[in-house]
Amino acid sequence: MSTLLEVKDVCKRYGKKTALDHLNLTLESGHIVGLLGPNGSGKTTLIKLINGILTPDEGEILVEGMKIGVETKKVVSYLPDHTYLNMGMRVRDILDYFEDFYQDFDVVRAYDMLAKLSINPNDKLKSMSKGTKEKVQLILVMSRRADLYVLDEPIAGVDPAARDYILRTILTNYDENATILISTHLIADVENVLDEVVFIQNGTISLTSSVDDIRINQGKSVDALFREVFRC
Ligand SMILES: Nc1ncnc2c1ncn2[C@@H]1O[C@H](COP(=O)(O)OP(=O)(O)OP(=O)(O)O)[C@@H](O)[C@H]1O
Repeated sequence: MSTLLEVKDVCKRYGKKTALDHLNLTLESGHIVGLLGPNGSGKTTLIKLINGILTPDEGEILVEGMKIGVETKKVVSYLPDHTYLNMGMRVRDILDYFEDFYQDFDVVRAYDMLAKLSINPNDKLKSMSKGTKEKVQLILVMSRRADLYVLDEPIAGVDPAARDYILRTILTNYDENATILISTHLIADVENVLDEVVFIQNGTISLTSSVDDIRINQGKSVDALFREVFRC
């Protein structure tokens, strides 16, 4: 086990609004981690910083000891909260594009996942339902053999049966030395696959814990703890 991600005293402001406030977080390799927090707590902002979409106003972020940039993008596979794909493209062409672009893209794994979810690679994204588009994007992201997967709301738009398949796929396909950081509000759906949880509140980390610790020592599910901590 080694340190994969270090977020050191990071602040991020949008004008006068402070989204992240001296946030610190360290993730080791080999874990599936839930990034959980109420609306507006800073999850997407943190994820964008880890992926170099935004830059911090203060502090620094390191992946495998490297500052965020071209080299870290080679080892981080990112599912954004909004699609960046060209809706006019066929899935097959997007797979070709990913294979050219990412050295770690496993095209066989991608076609296998498409087949299991009955998605036709000849279809164009724009002809697909919202949930199917989301499945395609997740397949693209999980078909890279990355060290860190950062998934922003990966299962929000898919039906419960597909959620189970997708979570099983994540579990069975990912390398045990990799780490997955998943931001989601669907805690009950994902908590069985999580090793650890990170609670974020008002732009700072309010709790980091193993899921076993919450279950055994506190005697409750992560979902129940979340509802208690963030009761409105
Ligand atoms: N582009 C922006 N301009 C101004 N404020 C922003 C912008 N993006 C986010 N914010 C603010 O920063 C804070 C954190 O937002 P962020 O999207 O990171 O939260 P989140 O935890 O991902 O929320 P949600 O669960 O609703 O997706 C919020 O107060 C939000 O209003």
